[in-house]
Amino acid sequence: MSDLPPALAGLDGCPFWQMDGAGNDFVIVDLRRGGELTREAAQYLGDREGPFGCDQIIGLVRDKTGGTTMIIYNTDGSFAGACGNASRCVGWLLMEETGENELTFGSPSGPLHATRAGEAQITVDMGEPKLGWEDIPLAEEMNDTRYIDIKLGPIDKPVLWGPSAVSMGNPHCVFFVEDVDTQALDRFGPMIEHHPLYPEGANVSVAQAVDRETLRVRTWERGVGLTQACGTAACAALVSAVRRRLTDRKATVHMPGGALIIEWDEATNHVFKTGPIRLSRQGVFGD
Ligand SMILES: N[C@H](CCC[C@H](N)C(=O)O)C(=O)O
Repeated sequence: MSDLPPALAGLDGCPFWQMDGAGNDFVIVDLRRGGELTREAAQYLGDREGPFGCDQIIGLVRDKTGGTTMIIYNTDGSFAGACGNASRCVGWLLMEETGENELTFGSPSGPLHATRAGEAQITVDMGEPKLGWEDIPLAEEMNDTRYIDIKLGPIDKPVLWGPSAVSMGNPHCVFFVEDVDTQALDRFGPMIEHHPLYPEGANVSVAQAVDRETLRVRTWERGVGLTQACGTAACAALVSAVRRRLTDRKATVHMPGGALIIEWDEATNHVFKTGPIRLSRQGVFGD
């Protein structure tokens, strides 16, 4: 009989991996042969005071076509529609399993195509950004989501007043500033995360356009808080920077935990994200 804590009872016998992408870390649980990842289990696995600890908890489940799809919990137990860094880790796991060098799997916001991009580097096609106020979503009609009307005192010296709103399958609010290191993101992040203009909440980033091919980004993640990196935020920042004519369509996005290469392809309107993956632990619950 396994000595799993009650919160993990539904995961007895399930394989798991602990991974990160540029420091944004995950517990990934294989539910394709059974098991149940409850909200309580997700919060237990996310607890950094416990034996695991991570930013998101990912479940791998069989979809009705027999393929694999990912479900995404934040550590507060909320579900998310997309997780860029975890999608690279899932892509890598599935390629290691199948021996393929590229493949497609499911996610809450649609199919994702992953490709090996070098030693411990994976590229994921994150699909099209959503720029309409209803798709982000915002609570009121806004014709130009490049500059939305959120006034906030603590943001000092914004490059161009008013943040940008984008969805990469999850809602983002991106403030452009002169220096990302001087922003009290831990203070105003939660204010914007729960701002009435974002009825489903927001991932909040500060972004600094260093040059036409370089961004620096820090993120307060919805349902988590400050993280070392946020893949969808890197995509949202690049898309917003292009819309505001601050960078070219391909740039390196430097985040505290590492760098991602983001390209918003003009021909397909898809956003491609390339970055690192790392496996730090694997096992089977209950072993
Ligand atoms: N906190 C996000 C989900 C995880 C996003 C992030 N870890 C990434 O790599 O994109 C949300 O609630 O939309």
